[in-house]
Amino acid sequence: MTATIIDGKAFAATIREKVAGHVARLKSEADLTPGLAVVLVGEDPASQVYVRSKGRLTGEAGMKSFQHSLPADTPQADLVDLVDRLNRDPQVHGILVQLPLPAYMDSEAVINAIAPEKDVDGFHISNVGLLGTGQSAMVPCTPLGCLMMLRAHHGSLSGMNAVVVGRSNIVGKPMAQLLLGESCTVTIAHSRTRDLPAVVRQADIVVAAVGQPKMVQGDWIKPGATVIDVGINRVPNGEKTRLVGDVDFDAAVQVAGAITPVPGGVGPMTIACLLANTVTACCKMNGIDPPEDLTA
Ligand SMILES: Nc1nc(=O)c2c([nH]1)NC[C@@H]1CN(c3ccc(C(=O)N[C@@H](CCC(=O)O)C(=O)O)cc3)C=[N+]21
Repeated sequence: MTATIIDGKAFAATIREKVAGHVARLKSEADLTPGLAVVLVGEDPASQVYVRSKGRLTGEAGMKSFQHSLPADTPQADLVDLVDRLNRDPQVHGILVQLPLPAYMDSEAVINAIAPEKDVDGFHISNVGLLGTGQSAMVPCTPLGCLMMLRAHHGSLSGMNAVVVGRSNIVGKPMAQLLLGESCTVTIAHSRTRDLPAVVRQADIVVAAVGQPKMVQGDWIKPGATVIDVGINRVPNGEKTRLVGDVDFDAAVQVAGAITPVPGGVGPMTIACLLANTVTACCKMNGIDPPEDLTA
């Protein structure tokens, strides 16, 4: 018996269709078009590809897309000025500043300059605090996408043992908060965890978010467990490169009950949730109840 493959690509397409439906309704009923601004500093080719695909999918959902590309040596004050302008622009409901920023910048200061209600990444300290206290927050897109797949596969997650491998502010920590909100028993493991394989073997749900190709081995997985692979690692493959996750998929698929592939798992869900968060932000800013099928 091999694991059920959780098809994030197909699931993301259904979410984008729902988003498009809500966008069409906002246009006809409230004369509102949700708008997403994406800001990219520097010329990292992977980031450019990713930003372009976000722009395309934003347009396909009927939303407005605003892209700002700044040179790699842009002073931080100029970036903050742009964020300020976007904060005040009524056509912009969501602002995403692509990370990582150049090393000389203070990323926290830039992120916290985004108006919290337009912070569709959910990285602003007020959204982090709201999520951590169980209040209505803008939820980070990658953990939100992971949660949607887990809910669709399991229904209730109550009482399950969840192990999140990785403690980043953008995935590990918010993922743990969401799973706690679902009444899981949550462990956050990381590079200093003692006997990581033994910790992972306790998990009914494993979320791997460490950024190391194939780090989570097949024999770490409890038979029947659900494995969510957040890793997007580009590794050499002959002349080209290919994407692999943080989980050794070929081994884990033999043991797990369900598993997300890379590519075609978490990545497409992240973008779908970004569009969903932008619709949610647009509704909240205009005193409209946000659609319930798009939020955590
Ligand atoms: N402020 C900010 N917010 C982000 O959400 C953010 C960011 N910065 N910086 C970069 C990372 C990376 N990220 C991805 C999203 C989707 C795919 C995705 O759709 N991947 C496809 C494959 C794409 C390919 O083939 O390259 C897949 O997994 O199937 C990948 C990577 C969002 N990020």
